[in-house]
Amino acid sequence: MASNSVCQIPESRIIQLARIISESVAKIDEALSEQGLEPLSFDDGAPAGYLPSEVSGGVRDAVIDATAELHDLLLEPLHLIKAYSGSNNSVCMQAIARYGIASMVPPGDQMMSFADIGKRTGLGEQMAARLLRHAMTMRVFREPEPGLVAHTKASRLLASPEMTAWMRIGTEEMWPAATKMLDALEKWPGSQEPNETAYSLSQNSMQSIYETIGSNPEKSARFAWAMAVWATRPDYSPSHVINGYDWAALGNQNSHNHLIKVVDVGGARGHVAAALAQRFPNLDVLVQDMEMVVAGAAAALPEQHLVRAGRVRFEAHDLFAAQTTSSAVGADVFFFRWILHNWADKHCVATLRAQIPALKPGARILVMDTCMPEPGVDYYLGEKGEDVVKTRAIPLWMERDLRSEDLNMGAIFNSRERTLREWKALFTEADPAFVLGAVTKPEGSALTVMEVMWLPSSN
Ligand SMILES: C[S@@+](CC[C@H](N)C(=O)[O-])C[C@H]1O[C@@H](n2cnc3c(N)ncnc32)[C@H](O)[C@@H]1O
Repeated sequence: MASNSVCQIPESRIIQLARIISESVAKIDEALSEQGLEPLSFDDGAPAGYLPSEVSGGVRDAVIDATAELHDLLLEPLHLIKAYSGSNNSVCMQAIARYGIASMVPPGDQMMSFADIGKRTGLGEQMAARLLRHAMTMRVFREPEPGLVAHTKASRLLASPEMTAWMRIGTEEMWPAATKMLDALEKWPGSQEPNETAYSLSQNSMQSIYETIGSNPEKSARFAWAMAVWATRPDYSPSHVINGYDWAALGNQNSHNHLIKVVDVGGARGHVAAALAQRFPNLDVLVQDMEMVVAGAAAALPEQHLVRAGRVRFEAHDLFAAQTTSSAVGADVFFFRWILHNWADKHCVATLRAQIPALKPGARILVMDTCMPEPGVDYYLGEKGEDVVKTRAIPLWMERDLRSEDLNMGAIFNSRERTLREWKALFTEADPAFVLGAVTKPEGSALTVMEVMWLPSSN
């Protein structure tokens, strides 16, 4: 009997990818023109900011992953391995950051010759050209006329002092540490100590990164600039602290007829505390950090009315010291934003236990930190407890970025980025009375909010 079914030839992977790219790019292009935004370009002067979420969203992620997969599929394995393991990428970026080449080259259509850059940097014309022409293959700088260098939007971004500092930290502190990672693992197998790290080995010292940087004013200043780059990233914005947790639901007063007391543990110079106190009149916030960090912070806080009203206060307090000061005892919330991922498990357990003397039943430890995806799977918008946390696929380019951060944490602190399961195990190890409650990853936030209740009677 003749069949009238048409034999379907399965679509090959490269055709599938080409279709994803074509359909998604059409949507991006349409969204850009609907919003009156400029077409995407590498040019200096082209918008270097983040694309609005209506444009970027999942469609942009689909294009980034599909183009990368197509690109990788078309390379022979040897070239694929070379493309991902090129240490020379870092050498070029190191030269640009160390000699401030991005701020030397004039903006716009103006140009500077390799000869002049070679002279100003001491690299000489030939080496300047070799380093920068390699950087140009990564879209950092361009050579519109032979021998002359002009900016792209990426090289232009590197011209700011913050970005130069950030790149110097990356290429002069993190990269040398990464090259020592295996040596450190062999020298100190299983160490959880912050002074037995790849970073310590790269510095030829037995100090932690905090000690090394703290004792070197130039490095301290550079780190402060570099941290400012993170602070400007929308995915690290304090707005996610405000939207990521129901602070208003804590009520207007605690059981002592006082405003709800929040201790911002490791709260630096109070930028998050001020945002919280400003937005929520039911809160007062005590910022705790190292002596040298909180010194002068109250006077320097832009929101002076909050300082005058006593709603943002500062206190020198060591993260690992028992939390017994009168101002922190009995507080309603102990907030750890972006703190614990810097520490190996045993130190996280120590700092969590150090809070116990100050905790009343029902007090909360609120941890806002990186939650590492399981391979290919991210968490989002969870409700009560781990079991109902929802998951969705994570784009590969984002997962790669997080896995790279995880290795950085290992190299410089002997710490790691933790999955939700690992976070839960950590809280239980600190004390079974720490019970993980709501888990929320605000849309657009790099950090997840984990609410941990202190429930001593539940055990
Ligand atoms: C990555 S920063 C996070 C700062 C802030 N919570 C935020 O979200 O922007 C880590 C903070 O931990 C503080 N810190 C490190 N070691 C500390 C210690 N032993 N005692 C108190 N604070 C410490 C640092 O000074 C720094 O402000």
